[in-house]
Amino acid sequence: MSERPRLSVIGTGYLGATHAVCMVELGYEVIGLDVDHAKIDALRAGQIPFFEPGLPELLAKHMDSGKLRFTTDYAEVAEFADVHFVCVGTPQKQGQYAADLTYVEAAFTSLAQHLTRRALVVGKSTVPAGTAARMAQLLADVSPNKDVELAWNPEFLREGFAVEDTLRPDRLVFGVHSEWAEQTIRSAFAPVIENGCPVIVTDYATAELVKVAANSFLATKISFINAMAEVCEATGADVTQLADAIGHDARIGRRFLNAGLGFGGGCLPKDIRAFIARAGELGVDQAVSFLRDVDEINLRRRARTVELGLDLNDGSYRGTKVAVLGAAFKPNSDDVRDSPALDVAASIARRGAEVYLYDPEANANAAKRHPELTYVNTLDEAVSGADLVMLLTEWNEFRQMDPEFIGSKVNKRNIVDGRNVLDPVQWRGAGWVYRSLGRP
Ligand SMILES: NC(=O)c1ccc[n+]([C@@H]2O[C@H](COP(=O)([O-])OP(=O)(O)OC[C@H]3O[C@@H](n4cnc5c(N)ncnc54)[C@H](O)[C@@H]3O)[C@@H](O)[C@H]2O)c1
Ligand SMILES: O=c1ccn([C@@H]2O[C@H](COP(=O)(O)OP(=O)(O)O[C@H]3O[C@H](CO)[C@@H](O)[C@H](O)[C@H]3O)[C@@H](O)[C@H]2O)c(=O)[nH]1
Repeated sequence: MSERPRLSVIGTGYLGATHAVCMVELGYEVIGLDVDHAKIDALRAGQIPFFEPGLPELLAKHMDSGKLRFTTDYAEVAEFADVHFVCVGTPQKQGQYAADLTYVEAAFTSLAQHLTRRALVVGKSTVPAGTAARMAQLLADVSPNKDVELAWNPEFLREGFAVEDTLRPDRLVFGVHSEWAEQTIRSAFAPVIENGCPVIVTDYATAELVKVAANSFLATKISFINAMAEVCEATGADVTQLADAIGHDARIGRRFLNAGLGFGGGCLPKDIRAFIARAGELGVDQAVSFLRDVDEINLRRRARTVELGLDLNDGSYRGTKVAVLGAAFKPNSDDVRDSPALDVAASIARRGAEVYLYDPEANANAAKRHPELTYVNTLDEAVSGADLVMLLTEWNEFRQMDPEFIGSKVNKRNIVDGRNVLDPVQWRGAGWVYRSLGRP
């Protein structure tokens, strides 16, 4: 394989669009493909179809370089690239825990049919263990060129930090079955590897499992601290101090010990559920049965947040105006997939509250899922006349709120801090009734 293989990225959603643009930044020629024509039209027009800090600037930088283009045509991609990264979605199946692999199977099939020359196909999507082996067989069965090989390269980027995480990942994991595949995928990450990034070369199953294990660990860490928050609530202890104190132990570490409304997004919730489902198929369901608790602890925090608001509203949401601050599953993202904030907002609206929701970036995505809520474009509009304020996504704009100023806008000084980011002393000092999760 030449020094610089030509790359394709199949599926230009959060992961794929980021990967395509960042690989051009690293010096590769890249073609991105999606079956969603609107997405490809937007990218061709220089627009990133979602909010990700730094990505629009990087796309603009490379738009006219001749090194980046977008298409909906698999034949064009197969003809162009030496290495194909498959980045399509693997959402949770409707009404089940298992991952829906329809998109992965469709993408591999469409690509394989057109592969007339030697190529490495690299799976990046998060998949249940065993999928890569099946996709390798699919390539062998369908591809007209029998020199096509498969590698699995799970992705660990975080939304909101996607550019940084792609240009400077903390590790690369390559599941490969041949020397050629290893050398080829190394050549597709040469600048990152030269920069000192650790590389773990392994088999398909390990590569697939590294990804779900990492997300399971992160989800468990969050649910652990949220379980401690439940105990703190019963004892009058303070979970943020507890997290600081145990976090000083380097073996534990303070990161991912922020108690509050819990985890959401397009990854952690569906990945632990898909892991539970796959472990069941493999006959090792007991090995990961703790993940059911992790999921339940996480969902209980949403219910608890609704209850805290209810307490402050004297037992009923009916006829009250509630300002909900945040809809995205975390700050610096417009992603509302399995968002705890949006879930809580919808739940209190069902109980009769008039919800005024403001998110700096996610209003449009939230409105597609919950059109029954009222969306406003400023913090001011959200809190004006509110009987209760609920901070559910910790955008900086909300962290920095002045309790006096916000207090001058609301009808009643009642606040639920669902992310434990405000200073209770300061807010109570300004006459607010302040409630949070796991703090007295
Ligand atoms: N979002 C993240 O931060 C992140 C990080 C690491 C891993 N992942 C994993 O990456 C995968 C993609 O996640 P995402 O968040 O980018 O999803 P997404 O829904 O934003 O993007 C998926 C894209 O694939 C396209 N697609 C579907 N079928 C296709 C086909 N047959 N051919 C070509 N394109 C097709 C869709 O139109 C969509 O644009 C998932 O497996 C996810 O678990 C995501
Ligand atoms: O201490 C914490 C840390 C996070 N969260 C929540 O956990 C969720 C996930 O946060 P984060 O992991 O930062 O976001 P993602 O972008 O979903 O990234 C996760 O999922 C990706 C997709 O699989 C992986 O690539 C990343 O490594 C993994 O961190 C969010 O709802 C956060 O609000 C907490 O409640 N407390």
